[in-house]
Amino acid sequence: MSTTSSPDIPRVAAVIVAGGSGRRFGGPVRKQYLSIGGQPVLLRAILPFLRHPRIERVVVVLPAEDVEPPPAWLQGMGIVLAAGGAERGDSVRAGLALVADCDRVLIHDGARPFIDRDTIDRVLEAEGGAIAAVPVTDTIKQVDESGAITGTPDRARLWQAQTPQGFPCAAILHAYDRAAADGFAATDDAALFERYAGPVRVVMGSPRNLKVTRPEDVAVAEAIAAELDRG
Ligand SMILES: Nc1ccn([C@@H]2O[C@H](COP(=O)(O)OP(=O)(O)OP(=O)(O)O)[C@@H](O)[C@H]2O)c(=O)n1
Ligand SMILES: C[C@](O)(CO)[C@H](O)COP(=O)(O)O
Repeated sequence: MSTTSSPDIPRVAAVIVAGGSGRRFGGPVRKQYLSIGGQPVLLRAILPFLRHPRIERVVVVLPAEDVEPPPAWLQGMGIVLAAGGAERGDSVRAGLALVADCDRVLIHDGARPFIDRDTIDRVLEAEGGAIAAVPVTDTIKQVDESGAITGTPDRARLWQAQTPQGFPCAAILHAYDRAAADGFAATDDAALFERYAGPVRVVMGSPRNLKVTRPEDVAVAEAIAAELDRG
């Protein structure tokens, strides 16, 4: 992270959340540590931020039991470690506490190993709240508890949220504080920002920006890694 600090250049940080237990993934190895194409998922997710010239601090949030000592391959990389919490939002908040002095923060899932520089740039350069997302390609159905279809939203207006999700630091911290006070939680950071801080826009993400969630995702991840590592 070789960044030039200047009063008129926004200070940018990244918070990579990898504090989850991977219930849907299962198996003996936490999915964020799983080797894909010879590299841990989390290392692949971290490196593009660590190598970005505009990002001056990278905070990685791990399961509390993995912080001291962290996995050997995480040591000596110049990253700041934090202990995660019970839910994703708790882990995000733990990471945000370590970037309060920055101007903009990009929050990224450690389970998304194939984040590309162009997507990071789009989220970083946006004003205000901005998230990586892709237009949905399947028709989405709204269903009730019995599985009966209750609606078919207009697909033209539907995008699938990814990460990174970027925000002004002070505003996202405020949103998380307000959400904690209200007992409000959501599955992504943008939902809190929309509710407590202001509008969020989508910027184009990538179909390769897969979140490793279930065992079936491994074969897809291996294929993407093979394609990307071939260069
Ligand atoms: N308490 C948590 C829960 C999730 N995450 C992180 O948030 C990202 C997206 O979460 P998800 O894919 O749901 O991971 P898990 O919560 O580990 O998976 P599951 O829901 O299947 O348990 C992952 O990088 C995960 O490590 C986190 O830092 N802290
Ligand atoms: C933040 C996110 O990756 C956007 O799609 C997603 O909401 C995370 O969900 P998870 O259940 O915590 O994996």
